[in-house]
Amino acid sequence: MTAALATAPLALRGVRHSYGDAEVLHGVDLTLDRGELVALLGPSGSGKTTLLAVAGGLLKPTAGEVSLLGADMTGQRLDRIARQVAYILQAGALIPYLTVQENLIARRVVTGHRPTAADQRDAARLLAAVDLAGKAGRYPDRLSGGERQRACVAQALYTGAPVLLADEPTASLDRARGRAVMELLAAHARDTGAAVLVATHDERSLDLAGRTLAIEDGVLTG
Ligand SMILES: Nc1ncnc2c1ncn2[C@@H]1O[C@H](COP(=O)(O)OP(=O)(O)OP(=O)(O)O)[C@@H](O)[C@H]1O
Repeated sequence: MTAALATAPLALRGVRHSYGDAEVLHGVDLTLDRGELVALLGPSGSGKTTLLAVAGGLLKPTAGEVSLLGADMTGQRLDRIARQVAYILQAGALIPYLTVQENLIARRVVTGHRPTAADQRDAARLLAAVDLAGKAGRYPDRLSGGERQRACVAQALYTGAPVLLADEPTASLDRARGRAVMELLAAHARDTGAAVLVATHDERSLDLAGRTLAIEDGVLTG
């Protein structure tokens, strides 16, 4: 294995996943390099969410290997995985009793960090970037679905994790806001060197991805 491959932010080799007897990922090979945004395009039920969950250590593959920054994911401490991987999940992951801005900062607090004035500034800057500056003090249940989705995008970017996995991050957004989110993700990859994998069936912003992969029935086809 070359040094570049050994230290790829994320590499999947021969990854399979079954729910009970039903295999839904049939041997996926995928390497994400630093600073690239890869779009994963596929119809509903093709395995995108499962692939992201396995790639991010949320699900254990039935077979194959997932390596994070050159180290096999199996057996890694959860706090290390939590520092290296940020998720934008379909269901969202906002804590209901914290405001939007507090939700961002909580991501640093769980990794043992004490919040500073600079953290508040970073959080405010990211909320402005997703057009939520005026809603930083709201609780998630007072936001629309699209606003919650944009808060989740800001939360993931805020972590600064070297691997970012996004599941349909533009699903609840109109065309302009969806494109703005994809532009933010692309800029994040370019500016921080993070590897970003975006599952989507929205083909309108694919020009912003460095590569587009297609998945069909649990097989990567291109
Ligand atoms: N928890 C589960 N138990 C059993 N089967 C599941 C489970 N989650 C997903 N599946 C099945 O696995 C296959 C892949 O589902 P997955 O959610 O990964 O697809 P997807 O491409 O993300 O779909 P969508 O675009 O609708 O979110 C589907 O056939 C689905 O029914």
